[in-house]
Amino acid sequence: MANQSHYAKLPTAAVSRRGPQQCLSSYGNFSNFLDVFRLPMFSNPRIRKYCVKLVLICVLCTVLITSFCSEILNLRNPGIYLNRLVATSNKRNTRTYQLTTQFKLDLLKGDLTMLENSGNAHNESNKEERRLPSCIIFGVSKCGTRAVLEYLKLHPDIVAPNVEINYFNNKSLQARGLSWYLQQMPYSRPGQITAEKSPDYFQHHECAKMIYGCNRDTKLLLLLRDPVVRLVSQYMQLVDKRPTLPAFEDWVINNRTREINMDIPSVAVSVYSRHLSHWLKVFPRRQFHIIESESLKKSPLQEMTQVERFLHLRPFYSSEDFYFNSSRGFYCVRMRATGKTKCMGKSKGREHIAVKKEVVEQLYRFYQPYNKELNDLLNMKFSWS
Ligand SMILES: Nc1ncnc2c1ncn2[C@@H]1O[C@H](COP(=O)(O)OS(=O)(=O)O)[C@@H](OP(=O)(O)O)[C@H]1O
Repeated sequence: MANQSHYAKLPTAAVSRRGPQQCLSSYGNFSNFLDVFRLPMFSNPRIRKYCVKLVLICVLCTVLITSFCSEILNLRNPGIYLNRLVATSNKRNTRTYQLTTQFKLDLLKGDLTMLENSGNAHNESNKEERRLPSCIIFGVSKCGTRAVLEYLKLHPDIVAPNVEINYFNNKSLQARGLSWYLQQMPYSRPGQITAEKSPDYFQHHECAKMIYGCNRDTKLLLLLRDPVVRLVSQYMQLVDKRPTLPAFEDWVINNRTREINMDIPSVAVSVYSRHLSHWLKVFPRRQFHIIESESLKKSPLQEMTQVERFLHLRPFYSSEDFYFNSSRGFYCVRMRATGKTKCMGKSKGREHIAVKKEVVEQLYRFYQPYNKELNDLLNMKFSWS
């Protein structure tokens, strides 16, 4: 009876079609959501108004809470925060640049603590697993860095990824976190050293701090080549990819001043002392081993024996590991286990163009003071300095 009087006010069409009991069950199941508004309480305009307000407030609160939570999650994801921070600094405004460098260092520390807590950071565990590099070939491009990596990989106590990771000079890779970097490393046994080669780290000075932050004991291998020959080598690589590049002489000389154009990044890379001085502010000299490219080309065994000593590896290299490939003009390697031989790919050993004599002389004059600076920095003398 009570039910009947309750539903007596429902629209006659609804009652006549299904009857009160059917209506009740359909409200209960909300099979037709709009039927809810046929409840008697909604016939009161004030209640309807309050309900509409309530719904609007609920929607607003949901939107606010969702965006607040996603903001918190984003802030907790350092990668997203870092990208946002970097995106806000269109130009390399010094303050923002310093801020991001500092921020990246903080991120790195956080990541490292996480990896250390999970026992994955360095070479302490007894298991075969991925380990962060403790040796980095950080430069210089076109100086034989691939050759050294291939020679290093012959040693049973060295493992290394085959590709350049370029983690410390790439913001978007850093945003993936140190664990991403770790995933790029091959598995190693206890006692093996993980090495990495990314020669572009050299001219990206903040890499020094980042690598130090990651492992302050990192051993650094640096290859240096006659700066002018290195520049020509880099030009050959660039022109291979971009045949429209100007002729070498027009590329390196500023059209207006007729001076060597330092704004060309490849020209600046060969100013070794300027870059190395930054690295020497971060790492002590004893953690660097310098290899002269020309000497590596002539006597790989001698150079690799020195690398072996520098890395405190057990003596391994012998003359049977290297053989001179006269058609390539380089020493290639012979794998002991299989006897198979391996030479560098076609992108190494491109024929160099003949540069105009006066431009070559101008380039040597240009690099000369920097070469002197380099000798003083390292207390070394190079065949071309
Ligand atoms: N065995 C050996 N010893 C010394 N040097 C060698 C060796 N093999 C190759 N090369 C020279 O390395 C030059 C390429 O250097 P990189 O491997 O550092 O290039 S890259 O930056 O990775 O592209 C490359 O320079 P170019 O000849 O100008 O192409 C090679 O001359």
